[in-house]
Amino acid sequence: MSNEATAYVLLEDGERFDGIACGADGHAVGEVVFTTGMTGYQEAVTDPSFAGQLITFTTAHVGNYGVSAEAMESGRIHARAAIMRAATNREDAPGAEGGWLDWLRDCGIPGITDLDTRALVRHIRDAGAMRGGVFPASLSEDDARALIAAEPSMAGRDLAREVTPEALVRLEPLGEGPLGSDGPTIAMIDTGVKSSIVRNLRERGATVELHPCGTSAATLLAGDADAFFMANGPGDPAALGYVVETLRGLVGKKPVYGICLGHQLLCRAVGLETYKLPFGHRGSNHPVKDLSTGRVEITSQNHGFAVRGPDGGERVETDEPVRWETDFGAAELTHVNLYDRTVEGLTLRDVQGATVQYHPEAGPGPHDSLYLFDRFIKEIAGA
Ligand SMILES: NC(=O)CC[C@H](N)C(=O)O
Repeated sequence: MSNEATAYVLLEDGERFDGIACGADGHAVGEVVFTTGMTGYQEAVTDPSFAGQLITFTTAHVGNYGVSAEAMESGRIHARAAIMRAATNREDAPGAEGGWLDWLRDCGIPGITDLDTRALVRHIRDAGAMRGGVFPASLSEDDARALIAAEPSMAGRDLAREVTPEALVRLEPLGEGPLGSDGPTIAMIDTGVKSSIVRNLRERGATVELHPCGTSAATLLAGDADAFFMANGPGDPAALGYVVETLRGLVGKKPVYGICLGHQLLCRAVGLETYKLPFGHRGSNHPVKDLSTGRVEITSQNHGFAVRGPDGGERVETDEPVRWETDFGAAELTHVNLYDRTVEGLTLRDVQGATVQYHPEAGPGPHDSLYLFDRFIKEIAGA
């Protein structure tokens, strides 16, 4: 696009997009995905679920309101690069503690701007998310191709091990919830949880324990948790058989909830399968229908895999709540994505548990689904 291109995006199928280097020097390879969120660039790159991925922003401008400690979804950037139509380093926006491009550079994360992100996104939409990289113009395409080829593909990849804490972390409540000061203790299998999920639970009076993802069911059951919570996280849920096995030891013993990767793992634990979506759902504007009320929520999403129905189907063709038989009794399909009719939520009916594929914590995104945290906390108390 630009005459003086200083960087380029190369995809594994040979498609190339030229632009201007920004952020840190050097290259980055991984899965190239796109997000349609118009805000929340800092939350996106610090969301551990983006580990191993390069984020293409479809929004026209990134960086307009700077960066701040408050917007961190974890302790560091997990995305490998930022791919943008236009980017600014504005530092003087209200609440800004620094400029976006300075911050990317200081964190060692390469970026690229002034490329045709619409063409890139349309290509991914048609051909699927795939491996690729951001490279300085000085690096030959042959060398770039070799770097891409050396990168494992996302399917089959356990990235939870790379983002899970090394040891148990226990976090005290930050407020009072629907139960007043007598909140529950929630043990989370931390496959890469976002800070805003933990904060939403703590603000509602919960004590939250973050356990390394390899923790056994026996260890988790030996603690004083009132419920178990399955976090979001990067990689392929099908590669986390050891977490699924742990979950099979927890379901039915205490309430179990899951968000995103946690939803996928809990669904696998009750006998359902997951599969890779062609290009995933990432953004803050995905309509999801609650089948029991008919209400449509505009949700925040970030996932590349999804859950199949028990018949192996990828699309839910009904608008009525459906009952499915699982290894742990009946489950009700509660939520469906209105873009592609994929599974968005499940509630277990014979044991206590519920999951959603989308992100009720809205970090970033609309607040339509925040009520789910109140519901979780009340249900735990009633258990
Ligand atoms: N946000 C998440 O938890 C993502 C889950 C999983 N890694 C996926 O891409 O589908």
